[in-house]
Amino acid sequence: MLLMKSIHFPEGGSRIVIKDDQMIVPNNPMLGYIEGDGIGPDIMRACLRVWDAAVKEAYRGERKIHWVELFMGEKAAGKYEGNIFPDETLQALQDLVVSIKGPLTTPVGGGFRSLNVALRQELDLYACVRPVRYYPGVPSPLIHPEKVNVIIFRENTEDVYAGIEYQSGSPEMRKVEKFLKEEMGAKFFEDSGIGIKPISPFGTKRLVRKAIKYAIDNKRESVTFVHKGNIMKFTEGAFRNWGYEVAREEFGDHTITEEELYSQYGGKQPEGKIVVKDRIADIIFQLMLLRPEEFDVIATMNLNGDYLSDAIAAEVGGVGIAPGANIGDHVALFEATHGSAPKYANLDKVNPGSLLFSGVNMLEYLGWREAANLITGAYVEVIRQKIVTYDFARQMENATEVSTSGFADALIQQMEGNLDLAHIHQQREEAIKQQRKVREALRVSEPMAAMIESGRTPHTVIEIMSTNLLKVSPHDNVEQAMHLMTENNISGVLVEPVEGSDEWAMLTQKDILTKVINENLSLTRVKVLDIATKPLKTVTVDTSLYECVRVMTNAQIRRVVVQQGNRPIGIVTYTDVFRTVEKFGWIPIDL
Ligand SMILES: NC(=O)C1=CN([C@@H]2O[C@H](COP(=O)(O)OP(=O)(O)OC[C@H]3O[C@@H](n4cnc5c(N)ncnc54)[C@H](OP(=O)(O)O)[C@@H]3O)[C@@H](O)[C@H]2O)C=CC1
Ligand SMILES: O=C(O)CCC(=O)C(=O)O
Ligand SMILES: [Mg+2]
Repeated sequence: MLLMKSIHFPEGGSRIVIKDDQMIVPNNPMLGYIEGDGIGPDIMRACLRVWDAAVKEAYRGERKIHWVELFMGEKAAGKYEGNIFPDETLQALQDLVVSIKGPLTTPVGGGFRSLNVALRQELDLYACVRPVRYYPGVPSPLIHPEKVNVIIFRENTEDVYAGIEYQSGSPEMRKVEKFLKEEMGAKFFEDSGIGIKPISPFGTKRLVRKAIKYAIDNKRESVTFVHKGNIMKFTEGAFRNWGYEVAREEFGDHTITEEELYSQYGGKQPEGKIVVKDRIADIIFQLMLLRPEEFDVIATMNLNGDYLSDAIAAEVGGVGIAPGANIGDHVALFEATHGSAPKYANLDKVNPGSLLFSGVNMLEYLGWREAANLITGAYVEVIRQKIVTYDFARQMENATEVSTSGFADALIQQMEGNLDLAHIHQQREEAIKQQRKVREALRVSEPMAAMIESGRTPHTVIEIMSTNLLKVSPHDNVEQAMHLMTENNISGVLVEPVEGSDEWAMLTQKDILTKVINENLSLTRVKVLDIATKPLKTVTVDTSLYECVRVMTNAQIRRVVVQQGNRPIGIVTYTDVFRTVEKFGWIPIDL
């Protein structure tokens, strides 16, 4: 067995081998998986359970996947002394032949290069294959989402995406600028950052070859080249031309062009022939919305394919359910179409569908159709029951929203034939109660943070006041009050009414400094009641922020107590109002 530093190959697993250009899959294959960053661990954890359950259910123990965890991105840094792109992971991906990965984070506008792009280039996974289809019950903005059924073959190693870029002002950029301007006569603005867009006949043809072969093997209707060749003639235009060349020279028996369809066949598609056509990149976005049924297999370059796959996914549920794979001549690395969605990391919230269906495609790739079909069948049923994650729930009526792991549970129960709806509803209700409690706790302890989260804009004191009121007895001495203020990092405390009265007072740092220290009195002898400020300056809960500032300014105080009846229920300080205005802005009031 292979020996590696941090990768452990499980006992009992066998390797997939390539013999005579064919993949031979044992019944106990070792498959690699990379959790990924952000939401990666949440969705991978859920999906591994579903894939395993499907294999178990479909083959009753005759087949089993032996998972090998591989590391890349943040998790790799912890295992390989900060190295986020370890060589041994690359080696293992190659040796294991078939693997699946979660999303990996890439910083914008600087920082390290995309690990996803680097993986595709290093392993020469030149085709990014992204099928987008509709599953009944999935929410969609289209009237007829069932008409969407395309598979995008996106060139995965070239284009502006390949990262040949020169930063504005860098010596490299200056050199390229000089060459382009002085030797090539190019004209562009000073200090431009420069990106290069290589599109080769080799890169184009091998991608197009894969797309057409897929269309023939799967009896699809057409292959469309998507390009912006009217503007970028020698890159995107050339892609189109080379694409037609492959169709004509290598698949002439199986393909006709769209032009031939009309000129030679009167619009009637001959049996066994695939129509090869092309569309310009901008209009394809409209066409995919208005006439999606006209498109079947799409072959395009790296950047177009990136944009197009997310846009078409949105027509049938969104990126939460859009699967993908990076495929080379032998090695395949399946992956979700979406990214690491950091704001949802570790919340057990997002849709595992994109990774799930990447795994379904992986099972099909292995030839394990029975397990793949089980998952798809269970998926359709669970969606029909309206058991969905948040992203679908917000587009559906009367849906039961479940977590990532809850969705996996529902799929597994469905596959095992015992989907317990009542239990799922009960779990959901408990989760809602729990979320409400968390929101409530935030509203109480950090009203400002809660307000920002809920998107509300505060107008009255009740919305920004602090409710954590610290009180001292009127008979405490000043030293006791000072300790309380210091421990809680506040500059004033409320003083409870003396027996028989309902008059509250306030003791501040200023009271202590001016009325005790300045007078050279003893901290332990002076009682709080003797120096506290009273009567208390108060406002009511519905006092506007403007009015509140006026009260404090006129009374020359820095905090005001919010009172309900005779009871203080909150406190607002200058700082609270200052922070609110800084966060939410200030629209002057018509006085
Ligand atoms: N192959 C890869 O590994 C990829 C990596 N990335 C990287 O991911 C990082 C974040 O990129 P970003 O542009 O925010 O794109 P993401 O795809 O990570 O997230 C954008 C939005 O898509 C929705 N979304 C994403 N995943 C799911 C899911 N599983 N279920 C439901 N909704 C989902 C969410 O929408 P909402 O807010 O509406 O809920 C989310 O906020 C970047 O570093 C980027 O480079 C990006 C793409 C691919
Ligand atoms: O590598 C990345 O961070 C983004 C890649 C991407 O968006 C994609 O491949 O769809
Ligand atoms: Mg993308």
